[in-house]
Amino acid sequence: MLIVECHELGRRFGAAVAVEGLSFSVAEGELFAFLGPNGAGKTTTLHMLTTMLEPTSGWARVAGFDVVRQAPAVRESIGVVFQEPALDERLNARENLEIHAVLYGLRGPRLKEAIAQALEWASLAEVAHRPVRTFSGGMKRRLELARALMHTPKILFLDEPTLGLDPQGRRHLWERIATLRGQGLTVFMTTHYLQEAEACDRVGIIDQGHLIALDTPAALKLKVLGKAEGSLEEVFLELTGRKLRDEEARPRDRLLGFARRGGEHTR
Ligand SMILES: Nc1ncnc2c1ncn2[C@@H]1O[C@H](COP(=O)(O)OP(=O)(O)OP(=O)(O)O)[C@@H](O)[C@H]1O
Repeated sequence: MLIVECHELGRRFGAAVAVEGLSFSVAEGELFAFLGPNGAGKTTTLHMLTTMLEPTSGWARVAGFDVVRQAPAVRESIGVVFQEPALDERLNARENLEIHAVLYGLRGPRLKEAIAQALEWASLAEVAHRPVRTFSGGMKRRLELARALMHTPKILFLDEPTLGLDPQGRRHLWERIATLRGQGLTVFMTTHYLQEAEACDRVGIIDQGHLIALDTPAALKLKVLGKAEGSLEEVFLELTGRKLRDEEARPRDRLLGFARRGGEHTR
């Protein structure tokens, strides 16, 4: 079954085209990655698929529901972690989870059990009472992920999930993703880490709002480089060019550039 279907999906901001003519699908159970340079349209696409932003052309269905006409049904079927933390910093970890679970209709013993499971999953049971503002970036990310899974979504959307995580945090996250996939969850992520994209079933490369390639990492290498060896980084640079997209890089872009060169940072 196809869990994501897009047809000629597009989004304009005034005269500017952020995404245009996107047509692709994702099968249930896939680990799917969207790769692209800064400003390529990855987040805009994710926002449309998660009902945060209405498309200005084309259509998309997620879990069988239209993202515009059946937005509430889409929201019930998905878990989402965006780039910017969306936790209430004044509340503790348990309270943040509780608000989400109640919004999704969990009550009584099921609510208690879901919170306990989420805290355990995120390795945060011991600090459940601490206000989230005292958490590190990695702890917040784990909490957000655990929260996104509380209502047992069919598909998890992750916007650069490992940005800002240290190697331990990344590893923890990938172990969790592997477990979830074993349970049949579909994962749709955007990433700048080409190494992470290598681990995905299929990779879509988006540039200047257009999907320019979509296949398994092995098939992309064969098609673009003419050989099965080589790295996705070579594929990526071959397809998207080597020029910097923003000559005047914004702080976040500089950070991404740093991370791409193998650097680590803390929030
Ligand atoms: N609200 C908005 N108003 C105007 N332009 C926007 C808006 N949101 C995004 N854009 C533009 O749309 C284009 C795509 O942006 P988007 O954030 O989707 O790219 P991205 O691939 O996620 O980039 P990054 O890797 O930097 O996160 C960019 O040119 C961006 O400036």
